[in-house]
Parts: sequence; structure tokens; C-alpha cells
Amino acid sequence: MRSIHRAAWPEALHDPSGQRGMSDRSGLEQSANRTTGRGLTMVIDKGLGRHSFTDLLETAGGYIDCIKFGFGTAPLYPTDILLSKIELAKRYNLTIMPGGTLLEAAIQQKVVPAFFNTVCRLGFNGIEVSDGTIEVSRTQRTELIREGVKQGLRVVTEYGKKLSGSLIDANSLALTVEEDLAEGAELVTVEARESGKGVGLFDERGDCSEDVLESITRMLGDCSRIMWETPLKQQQVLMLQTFGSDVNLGNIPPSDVLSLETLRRGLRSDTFHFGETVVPFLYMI
Ligand SMILES: C=C(OP(=O)(O)O)C(=O)O
Ligand SMILES: O=S([O-])[O-]
Repeated sequence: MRSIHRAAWPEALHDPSGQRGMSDRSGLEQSANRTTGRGLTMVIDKGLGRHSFTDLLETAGGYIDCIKFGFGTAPLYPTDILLSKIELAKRYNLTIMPGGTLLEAAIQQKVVPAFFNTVCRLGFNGIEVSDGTIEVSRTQRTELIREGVKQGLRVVTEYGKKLSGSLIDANSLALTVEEDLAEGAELVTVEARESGKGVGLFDERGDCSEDVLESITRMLGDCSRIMWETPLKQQQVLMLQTFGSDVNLGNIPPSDVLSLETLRRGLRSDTFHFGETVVPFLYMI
């Protein structure tokens, strides 16, 4: 799985410190961090202020690959704050993108060219192409992916509807993944919304339909360019148990980045058997 992650987002994962973002840590501290790429972590930011965002990146930026300004939150910020958040994320070598719903609103309102223009002018380096709320034809989806690539943006697509109770069809997911990646998308996200409940793979309690997951993995074979939206801990644990520590996980709440990282490393009871060494900790100071 790993090599494809590197191919997908090289700068993020080629940092020899093993951390994914900018780091001002000392060499010793850096050695506490990974030396090889792991699964990507995408955070959903629903409106953090400048200070909280700075705090997040200072504290956990090394364990984040991508931040999505969820849904249509991006236009609601004072412009200077939006610009400074985007800029800061890029200083940490992260992918920073508006929510897919914002692009869906632009499609609905027939302002897609202006949307791309603004995304680029604001300095975003990624977009999410989704059809969670509206219908988007295959032709239009392809055009949006191609336009994003043409504009130099990283394109993440999303599969799945936001409607409560909507299920994932393994066949159509596999087909969508194949086509999206062929058109230039770097990853395909599997919808679970911000709640992780009653949508896609997950029931009203956030539990996963393991039959559906199994049929998806059988159908897809290689899941290395899938990003599973897993806002809840039980979902993160399941995906880590199923695919290993290098699984790509998205819609992670900002407050959970470090705790997810402990799961990836086997430094929490649920995945203790992953068994990463604690030795670096012994040399922190
Ligand atoms: C939070 C989500 O919505 P959006 O992409 O619109 O941010 C999502 O689709 O997971
Ligand atoms: O609107 S959401 O929660 O994807």
C-alpha cells in the first residue's frame, strides 16, 4: 500500500523526518517520528479560528496530510483569516481544500469556472469533487477532475451520498474509483459525513456493515488509493485492524489527530499489537 501513497502525495510523505508536515523539531525529536510513509490522515475543519488552527498544526501538523474546510465553511471566514489558514497549511506541506459540498453548490448555481478561479486565487492546493447532495453525471465528474488537474490542484474525489441510510454499492464504487483515478484524481474518499452515522458503511450507531466492507475490498482489491471517512474512533480502529496502519483515514476531527496516531502506531490498547517501539520517548530530552 505504501508506495502508492508516496506516488500520490510525494512531498507530504518524502519528508525524511518521517513527519508529514513542516517541523521545527530537533533531530532527536524527529527520530521519534516515522521513517517511512504511513497512511494519509485528512482532518475535517468545521471552522477553527486562526489560533486553534495554528495550535493544531504546531502540535499535530506532522501527523496530518490534508485538511478539508468542511462543507461550505470556506466562504464564511473573514478573508484575511481564510487566507492565513490556507497559507499556514501550505507551510506545513499539507493539502488544503474546500469541502465537496461547496463545489456542488457552485455546480448547482452554474458558477463552476468562477469557483475554480477563486479556489486558485485563494491559494487552495486541492479540491474535492463529490456528488453527495446533488446528481453529477459521469461526464461532468470527469470534466471537474480534469479541470482541477489542469489548474494544478490535487483532486480528491468522493464516492457516496449524504442522504441518511444511503448505502454503498461495491460495483459502482469500484467503477468510480477506476475512472476517477484514470482521469487524474489522487484519492477517492468514501463518504461517511462529519457524523459517521447512518451513511455509507455505517449504521445509526456508527457501526460498520462488515459484509459491505468485505465486498468492497474484494471488488477493489487494492485499497491504497481509497480514503475512508472515519470520524469515530470505533471506525478508525476497524479500518486499522482491517487494512493495517497505513490505511488512509479522513474526516478526522482536529482534536483526534494525535489519538489516531497512537492507534496507527500501536500506542493505544485497541491496536497495541502493532507494537511500535517507545524507545524514542526515552530520548526526548
Ligand atoms: C464533510 C463532508 O462534506 P464536504 O465534503 O462537503 O465537506 C464530507 O463529504 O465528508
Ligand atoms: O455534511 S456532512 O456532514 O458531510
